[in-house]
Amino acid sequence: MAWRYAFSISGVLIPISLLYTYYRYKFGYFERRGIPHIKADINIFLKQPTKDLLQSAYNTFRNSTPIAGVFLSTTPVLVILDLELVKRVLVDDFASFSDRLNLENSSDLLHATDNKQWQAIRRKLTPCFWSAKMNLMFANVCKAAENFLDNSEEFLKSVEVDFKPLCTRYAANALMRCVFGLELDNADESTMTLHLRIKDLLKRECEARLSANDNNMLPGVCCIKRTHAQTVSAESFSVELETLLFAAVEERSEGSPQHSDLIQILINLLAAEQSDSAVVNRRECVFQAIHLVTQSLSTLLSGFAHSANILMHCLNELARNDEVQRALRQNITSVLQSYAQDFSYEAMGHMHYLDQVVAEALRKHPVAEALSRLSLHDYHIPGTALTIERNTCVLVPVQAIHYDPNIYPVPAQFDPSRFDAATVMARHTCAYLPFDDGPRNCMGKRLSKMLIKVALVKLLHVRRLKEIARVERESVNEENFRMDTNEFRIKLQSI
Ligand code: HEM
Repeated sequence: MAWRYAFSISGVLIPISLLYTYYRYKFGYFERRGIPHIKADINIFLKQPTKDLLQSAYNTFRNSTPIAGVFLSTTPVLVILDLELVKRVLVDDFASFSDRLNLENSSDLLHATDNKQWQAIRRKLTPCFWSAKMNLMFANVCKAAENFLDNSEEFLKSVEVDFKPLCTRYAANALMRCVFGLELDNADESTMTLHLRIKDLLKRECEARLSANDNNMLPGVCCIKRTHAQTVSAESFSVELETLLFAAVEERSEGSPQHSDLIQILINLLAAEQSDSAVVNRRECVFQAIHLVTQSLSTLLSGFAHSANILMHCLNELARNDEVQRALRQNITSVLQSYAQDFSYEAMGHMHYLDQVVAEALRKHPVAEALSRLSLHDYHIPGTALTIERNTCVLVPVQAIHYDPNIYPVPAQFDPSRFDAATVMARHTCAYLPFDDGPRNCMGKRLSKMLIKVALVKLLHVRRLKEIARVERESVNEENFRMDTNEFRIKLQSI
């Protein structure tokens, strides 16, 4: 009998002690390497939010060391605290950190870990987002913004407006127009033509993604916010869409007027690439362009969702800060006057205060709490005895940097003057990272800023935004800097 007890006790004790030794060794990772770190505790198993961990590492070690260790679940991760080192990782020594941490099995080529795949697709897509191409897409965005304004009209008599569905719809419209050249708002629903089938397919996917909960955001993959169900459907969705789009673009005969959507820009760029070598095969260009776009669809969809989100934050901040709103309207009106009321891409470029307002909204509400990179080999940190080992995940704590009172005094305050030219010049370039930085920065940066700015100009030119009740705003902000949806309830008035 006694041996039975002894056997069952040791049957429990041995696995426990093995597990204990394993975790002791695992959690001793930073200790063994002499790296300051937040000790692993019970919170690891309770899934402490990443942003709290990063904030805690930032607050504790910011002034004493360039890197600090934290455990995300049981994985040791390095948080970069020194802005010079941030610059090295994202920009100067990019070759040593060119991959992102692949936290899901992404079917989106732009987020695939294979560097060669990423380079190929990035090289082809980047020119589509250059300034000259934005100029082409400007008219598309303006049309979507006019619908946005029309849709908001009915709210003039309302006591308050919930801007979330309005902004979401605007972003979806702009996406349809800018990327696929399709009209979402004015198409005739009664006939199920090819275009309408595409529209229907995209609309469902768009709405699902745009309304997806922000909280499932993973560090460093901010442009892929989606639920599990959406991930499962992604593959078949892309195949179906690719077939439909191919037929739709083939319908555009060669002699027909040039479209100014992303697919058309890509087709033209691919054709120009081919024209040197051989006879241009248009069908091949069309096929390649559509394939590239559908393979990056996840990024495109969530990129537009981010734009809607930042637009909502801008409207909310403007409603709360009457002075800023007045200054912005003044800026818009005076520039439009100097352009004889002709709102063009060029005119928008002269609205400097508008630029500052959007920049400050992106600082206060960064879509990525952190940016992630993977070290491709052992990396010695210059001027220190520290080394980042090969295959270690490093995180740049964007939110903690954007809320550092030494960089941005009174960080919770919405103050666009932080982005006037002289103040920006005086700041470290990596103190502001809403769109990442270096060769892997956000490709849609110009497009998303254009989207947000156009909607603001159209709306503020004719409407005044008034704040409705403050729903537990301060406490929400102090704790996690994210806003409750109630905060997007604003009253709209005629000027
Ligand atoms: C306000 C809106 C947006 C914000 C704040 C934003 C921010 C970002 C950030 C922080 C990253 C880096 C992600 C990471 O580190 O994992 C990123 C990547 C990317 N974004 Fe955006 N984005 C926005 C809108 C868009 C739009 C509209 C598009 C496309 C039209 C877009 C296309 C991309 C692409 C293609 C990448 C991947 C770049 C690469 O890995 O080479 N983004 N974005």
